[in-house]
Amino acid sequence: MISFKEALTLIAKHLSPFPPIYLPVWEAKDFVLAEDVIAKVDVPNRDVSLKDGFAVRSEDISEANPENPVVLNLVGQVFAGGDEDFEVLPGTCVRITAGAPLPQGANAVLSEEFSRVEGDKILALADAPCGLNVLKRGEDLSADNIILKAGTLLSPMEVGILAAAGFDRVKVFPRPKVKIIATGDEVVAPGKPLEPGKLYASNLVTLVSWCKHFGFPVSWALINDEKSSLKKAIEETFSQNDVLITSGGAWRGPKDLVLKVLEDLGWQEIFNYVRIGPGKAVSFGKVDEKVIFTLPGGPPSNQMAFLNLALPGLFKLSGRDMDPFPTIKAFNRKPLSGQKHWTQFFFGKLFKEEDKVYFEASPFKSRLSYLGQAEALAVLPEGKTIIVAGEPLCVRLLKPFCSCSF
Ligand SMILES: Nc1nc2c(c(=O)[nH]1)N[C@H]1C(S)=C(S)[C@@H](COP(=O)(O)OP(=O)(O)OC[C@H]3O[C@@H](n4cnc5c(N)ncnc54)[C@H](O)[C@@H]3O)O[C@H]1N2
Ligand code: MOO
Repeated sequence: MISFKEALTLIAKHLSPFPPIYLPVWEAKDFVLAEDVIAKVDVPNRDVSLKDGFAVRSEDISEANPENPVVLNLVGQVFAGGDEDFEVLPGTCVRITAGAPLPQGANAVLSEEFSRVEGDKILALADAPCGLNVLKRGEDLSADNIILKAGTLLSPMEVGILAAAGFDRVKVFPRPKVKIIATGDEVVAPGKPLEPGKLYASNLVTLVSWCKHFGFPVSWALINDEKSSLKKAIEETFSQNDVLITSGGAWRGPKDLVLKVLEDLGWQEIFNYVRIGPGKAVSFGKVDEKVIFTLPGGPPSNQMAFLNLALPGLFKLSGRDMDPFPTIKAFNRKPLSGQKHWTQFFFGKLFKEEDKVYFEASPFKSRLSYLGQAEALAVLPEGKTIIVAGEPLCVRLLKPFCSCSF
């Protein structure tokens, strides 16, 4: 069995993003840019006003103040998006709105708060140094300059910037298409009757939901412990998807068929079982270019193997940083212990007390109810056997959590 670190290294080594695609900017949020982006246009593409007020020649009103206002002749008005063409000559001004192009001759904008209008004249009550309230052409984004680097994960703000810079589509890494197959004669799809000894496919619903949460196209199937059905389902998966994730049937029992079927299909096993708890019965491999993660069936193992190995793999395939969750500093509340040569993961809850955040691990005995309450994930790394109460931890947030104490 390999270590958690070795497993992550192998995932990083064997997976790389698929060839880039073009997406409309409208759809590109949460995708990763596949190339540096160079602005196509200047923003703004003329010198524009930042305020509603009057376009002036700065030198005309350099002495203006409320006691000694300077009178200017108002010769017209320009609006954002308009194409009026005025010239500001000495002693004149033009009414202007925010975003409107600065008329010829003007070099500053006097905010309307510092003026009084009297018929076709205005009284300037303050000076307006050259350049005041003016955004110069290309001062925000400049054509031919790199505005976003390859590898940027696009936020709503960044896709807006791409649109501003002249793009209606953008080159990004595609997200892999994922199929999740849950196995087990005892596992029943939600909505079906539940006979004694059976259970609903909670893992499957959770896995599909994580995939949706991170925007991966995902589909699923529930297959009984029968070799030919499983083989058929896996073959079908490869014809239409990039990644197969199986859930359950990953141990070595007579009904644990997943690895047997993959072996029949001639898979390239990259690792089989990892020194992590829970979740050790996790494997990773490929059939040609198709990527496969097999996850153990027990709910805590299933989640930990998915969140710590399969999900980072899906992120790597999408060109994203391999850690899907933000981290915060928290102090450990109850001692966490584990074995020296294993990496132990803990789901837990967070508490805010005064200016500190505390992490308290969930006991695993009652499994699903604790999974449902988990807010964060903590790690006891290999080589360390205990994290004492009060010790600081870096925990990964599974749900939004505000750590501010004010
Ligand atoms: N000799 C040993 N046997 C087992 C060990 C061990 O260390 N030594 N580990 C156990 C643990 S822990 C787990 S986890 C499993 C992993 O193997 P499998 O993947 O073959 O597990 P399954 O038998 O398929 O399922 C285990 C458990 O989870 C339930 N289950 C399965 N699928 C779902 C689903 N979609 N939704 C909800 N629950 C599911 C299943 O009914 C079982 O109760 O190996 C153990 N054996
Ligand atoms: O490792 Mo498992 O999920 O049955 O406890």
